[in-house]
Parts: sequence; structure tokens; C-alpha cells
Amino acid sequence: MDDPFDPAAYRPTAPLEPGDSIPSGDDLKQLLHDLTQQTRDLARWPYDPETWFARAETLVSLRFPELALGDGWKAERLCGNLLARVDKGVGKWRLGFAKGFWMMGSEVPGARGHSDGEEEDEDGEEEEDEEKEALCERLRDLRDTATLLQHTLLDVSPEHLEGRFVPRSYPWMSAYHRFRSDELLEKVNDEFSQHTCGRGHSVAACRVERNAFGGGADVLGVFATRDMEAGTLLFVDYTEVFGCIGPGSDDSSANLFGGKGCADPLHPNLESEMAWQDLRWIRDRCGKDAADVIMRCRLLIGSIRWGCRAEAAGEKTRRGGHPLDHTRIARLTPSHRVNRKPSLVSLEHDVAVPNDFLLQFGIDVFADERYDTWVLFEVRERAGNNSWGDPIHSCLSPLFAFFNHSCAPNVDWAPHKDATFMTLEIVRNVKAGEQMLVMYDSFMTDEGLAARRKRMRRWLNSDCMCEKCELEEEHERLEAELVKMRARAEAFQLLLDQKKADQHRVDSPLGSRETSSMSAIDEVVGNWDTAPKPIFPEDLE
Ligand SMILES: C[S@@+](CC[C@H](N)C(=O)[O-])C[C@H]1O[C@@H](n2cnc3c(N)ncnc32)[C@H](O)[C@@H]1O
Repeated sequence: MDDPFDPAAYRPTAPLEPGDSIPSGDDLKQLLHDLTQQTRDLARWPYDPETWFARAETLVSLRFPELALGDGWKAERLCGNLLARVDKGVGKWRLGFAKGFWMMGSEVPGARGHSDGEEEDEDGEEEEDEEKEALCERLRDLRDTATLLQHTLLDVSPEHLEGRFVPRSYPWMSAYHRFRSDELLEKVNDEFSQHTCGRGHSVAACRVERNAFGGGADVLGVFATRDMEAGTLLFVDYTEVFGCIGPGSDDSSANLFGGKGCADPLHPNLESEMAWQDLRWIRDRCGKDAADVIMRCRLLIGSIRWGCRAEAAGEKTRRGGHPLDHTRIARLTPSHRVNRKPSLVSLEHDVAVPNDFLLQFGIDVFADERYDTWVLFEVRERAGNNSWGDPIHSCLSPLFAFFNHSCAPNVDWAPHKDATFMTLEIVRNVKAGEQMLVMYDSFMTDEGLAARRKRMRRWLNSDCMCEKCELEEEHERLEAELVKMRARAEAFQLLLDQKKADQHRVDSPLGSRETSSMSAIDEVVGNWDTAPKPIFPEDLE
């Protein structure tokens, strides 16, 4: 957001209501300029609630409601933090110095206009109290305005703090974060080798390749590297990231099934997690929606640890350790389909909880732009498009995420009962080079094409492009053509009969007129060359 981008790439995420307008021309240029400038200011003064609020307003005008929520939340939180510090009796100067404070610039040590060594006059204390009160008043006003701004964006369900947005690829996201590199694919294929070599084989049974379904370089899929027979166990994929709605931190029942949501005793925490990494508070706050939120947070734990290691190794670049570069996140593709229906955005689940989680794990959400709100939403889309689960669990498996869907799959996947791993097995003989496909949703095996495609739209960017759907689509197109041709043939027959009858009348001594049916027949016959030819059922077999 701190680098200007081409206005042509601008796509707002607010759903368009009748009468809404989208900024364009000079207005758009000015808003984009403000966005860039405010983002740069935030990099310098990350604890200035006024700048967070100003950027939230710019994002509202640019129609990015989910991002405005994030900045509004930060402005509100900073005001709250600052007020708490004043209440605790922290002097205004220390407050200003510690927080890069913004309101009394000339008085803040190190700020523009401040002259060191200035003596306070005798009435200094009284003046200080007045200024402190004025400062608190201003903070309270800003906090209330920031709260109000967030609430105006939560129009779908104000009582649940939910609004709407249409997830899209953000225009400021670098090309590097948009496409999966060859280097990443190589790493993934190494993982496939480790998992799928099997007995008697030195090479992987399958690998990730580009151009799946002929869909372009960044449409990936898994392809067989050798012929395999039905019944072969392809590999076991371990759930590396999961969330579940098990009991909360105090066995609270704020989840499904009376607080016994998850049967697995491991799930309250990962075995590898330490006490301070306890995420059960998320279950308390998110209830039945906790599985997704915890899963996303756990995905971020990986990138935080990796970022810390990179920093420890001396890689202190400004954007080093970016979560979108982490291999578990970089490999996932989001779902940004055209004409996508709006999704719900929840202030609590998508903004407040993820930011509180990041703070718990030592990320300064105000100063660390790698974890800006747009990154959290990008991670949400990637995780959502690649996760699997049930009403209790939400899971991400690192290799399963590359398998595309087919309504007639050649691979079956079976999750283990506690969702910690899944097995993938070949269900019909496959040839080397064939794409390996699983069925994402098994509840619709007996449905027709239209019903299947409608249901699959929640997972796919386009209509399902599996072979079964493509064949059925072609079959339906030909059948429709056949119906049209039959109707035309019937009309032709009718006119022919009529022409014969008319001819009979012309030939008879009583009739001598040219009838209108004759010219109609000529028209049909005249168009015959260009009209589609009838196809008969046997042609379709
Ligand atoms: C779990 S990912 C599968 C791997 C993905 N193709 C990739 O490039 O990373 C799911 C995404 O793959 C694409 N996809 C999977 N199966 C598909 C199908 N049958 N038809 C069209 N797109 C499909 C959709 O874009 C979907 O959102």
C-alpha cells in the first residue's frame, strides 16, 4: 500500500448497491495518493491513532470495508491504550515519547519544534492537568468516532458485528506474491517425493505441474508420474494446521455439542505448543466459528516462527519473513472468482481476534506492516479455499491442497477420525501423465450437471472443468441443438405438406393463386445451407 499502483488495477471489495458509485478519475487518483501517503506516515508513526483513523476513512471512500474495519479497530485500540496509560498516571511527555505521540508535537521530546531544556513555569502543573484533560477528551472523541465508523460497516448483522465484502486480489500485492514460483514448486515436489516414493520406487508417484485443465501457468494440479492400479495407496498427508471447536479454556460450552465439540484430547493445544501459546481463548470468543479462526492463526504461527528465525539469522530486510512468502502460505491459491457473491466479514473473527492473537505471539500489529489487515484477509482467502474438515474441525494438509476436483475422481481421500491425517488411494487405474483428481464434495454424486456445478461454485473460481462435467455439457449442448433441429424439421415438413396441398389447388381448375406457404417454404429452403443440420440420436452415441 505504500507504493503507488496502477489505478487500472483498482477493484473495490464493497458489494455494489443500487445508486452506489465507485471513485474514478481525479477523485480516485487523490484517494490513492492519500492511501500511499498515510501508509508511509504509519510506517514512521505507527502508534498515531489519528493516522490510522484517516487511513480507515480513505479505505471507506475507496470501498474496501474489511480493511477500513482493521484500521478503525487499530485507531480505537490505540486510543484505549493511551487513555489507560493516562489513567495509570503516566506523564503526558513520557506518553508522547513512548508512543510517537501526535497531538502536542512541539512539546514532545524529539518531535519537530521541541526545544530541549525549556523550563516549565510555576503554573506548569496546573497547565499540565488541563492539557491532560484536553488530551483525554480528544482521545475519547476519536475512539468513539472510530467505533462508529466500524459499526457503519457492519450493516449485515450489527448485533453480531458482521458486514459484507467481495474478496478480491488487492492491487498493491506484489507480482511475486500473486504467482507461485518455480522454486516453490520444486520444494513442493521434493515433499511429494518424500511422501510418495513407496516401496521399490525411487521417484515420486505424482508431482505438481502447471496448466492443469489448460488453465494457465498458475493453475496447478497433481499428475501421475507412472501407471498405477486401483487400490494403490498413493500417500498419507498429515494435517499440519488445524483448528477445532473443542472445549474452551475453562471447559466453557460456547461451542457446538455442549462444550464437547472435539473428541480428541490433543486438540485443545498442539503437543508442540507451550503454555503461553494456548489458543483456547479463541474458542471462548468465537464459539462455533472457532475452528476456522484457530486454523488461520495456527497457519500464521508457522510464518511468525520462520520470520523470527530469518531475523535471528541476520536477514533484517524491511519485508523479510513476510507471511505470504512462507512455504505453507505461498503455496495456497485464493478463490477470487468473477461474479462472486459477497462474503461475511466479522469484526471479532476477522479483525479483533487475529490481531489479539498476533499481539500474543509478539507481533506488533501497529508497527509490523507484514501483518497489515490486507495480509490477514489474503491469508483468510487462501486458507478457506484449501481447507477441509467437518462441523468440528478445519484442517489444512500441505499436499492435498494441490489436488483439483473431479465429479468422477481417480483418487479417494479419507480423513482419519481425529482429522490429524488423511489417506489418498487410487480408485481406478491411472496412466502416467494423467491428472490425479479427488472429489471435494461427495454429497452430490447422483446430481445432474447444473446442480453439481451450482454446488461446486463455492469452491471453484469457475464452472467445474472436470472431464465428466465437460462431457455432460457437450452432451447437453448437442441435445439442445437436436431439439432445435427437430422443431425446424417438423416446421419444414408442415410447410412441405401445405405446399403440396396448395399445388394441388393451383393445378385444379378452381384455383390459380400463388399462396403464402410457397414463399415461406422457399425461405426455409433458402436458409438450409447456412442453418445447422439435424443430428440424430445415433450420432450422439
Ligand atoms: C485446493 S485448490 C487446488 C489446486 C489449485 N488448482 C492450485 O492451483 O493451487 C482449489 C482450486 O483449484 C481450482 N479447481 C479445482 N478443481 C477444479 C475444477 N474441477 N474445475 C475448475 N477449477 C478447479 C479452483 O480454482 C479451486 O479454487
